[in-house]
Amino acid sequence: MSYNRINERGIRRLQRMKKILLIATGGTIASKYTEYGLKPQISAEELLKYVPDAAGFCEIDAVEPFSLDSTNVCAAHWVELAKLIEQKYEYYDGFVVCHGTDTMAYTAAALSYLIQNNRKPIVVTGAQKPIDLAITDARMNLMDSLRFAAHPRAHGTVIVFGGRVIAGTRAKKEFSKRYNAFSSINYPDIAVIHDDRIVFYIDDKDQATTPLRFYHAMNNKIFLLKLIPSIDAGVLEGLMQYYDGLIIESFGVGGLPDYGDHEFMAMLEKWTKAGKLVVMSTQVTNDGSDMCVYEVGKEIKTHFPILESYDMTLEATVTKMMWVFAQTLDFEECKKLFYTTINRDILF
Ligand SMILES: NC(=O)C[C@H](N)C(=O)O
Repeated sequence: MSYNRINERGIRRLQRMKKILLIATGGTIASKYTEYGLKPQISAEELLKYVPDAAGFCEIDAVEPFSLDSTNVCAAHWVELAKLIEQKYEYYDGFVVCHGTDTMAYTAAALSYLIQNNRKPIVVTGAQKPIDLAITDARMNLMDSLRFAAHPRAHGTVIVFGGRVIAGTRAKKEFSKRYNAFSSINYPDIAVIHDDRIVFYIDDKDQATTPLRFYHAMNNKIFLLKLIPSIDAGVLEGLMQYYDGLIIESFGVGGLPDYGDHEFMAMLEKWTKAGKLVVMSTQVTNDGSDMCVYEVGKEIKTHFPILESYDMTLEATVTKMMWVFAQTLDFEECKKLFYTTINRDILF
């Protein structure tokens, strides 16, 4: 009798437990020191051995589609991850993607565009130190991520790092070495995690009504030009044949230099006439662009069919353009898609 009762209780507990899929992709979190430098070598199953307490609140399966330093992660990997999550979506309550930190903000933004309106949480995480070291941020980040992915109020695509939960389109790696590497740009943190407590600053799961949708393609023919004083606009001439779109990271709230030769204007004319999309953004991290403030921006904005990134991060701007271009190159359609808010990316 008592055995049966324990058994039933155990079964009920298991039924309440969330099922999480851990997707390991490499990064420092899974790296070991080698004579060639740090290299991902710790498998998905091994990662889980460092967070045994997670078994107290969730059931975890683990897969490892690839194992790379995130420097080597590109658009094809984002599509692969989105397809994997699509295949497994109905079987799990949440997903935790272990990833290198260097391009993590791009991957989280890309997944936000490839998988839209997901009520289930997709958590991207990693670490600044390998998980097998005595002193590391890896165990806390992984544990926090699993805890968040198992929380009934969690949804959407986020980064969990350094005790913070950041919208997948708002994250930026701001420190190359310290533990608290990521910030949420122009948007508040969604939640903070202290040990086993999650405090939500934004708790809006019930407000989501749009249906889940997966996409399967990115167009990576996008070039990013960062302005420096004295830059020669002629560089844009040769690039036109290779790219469908151009992001210009300008100064301040946005504008283009004119060093007396009107060269940038001439280039913009060429790019836009050729049906290419030009998006103006800013190299200043916070507050975003507003091209119409100064003459150097307003003139361009009024004369050419161009877009601007407003409060979006560069990572979101890049990956959103890749997602938009995979669907259309028509300017009006691009404009509509680009200015549609997806996973909290743009609020202008
Ligand atoms: N902390 C890290 O994960 C950095 C590593 N190079 C990566 O992005 O894969």
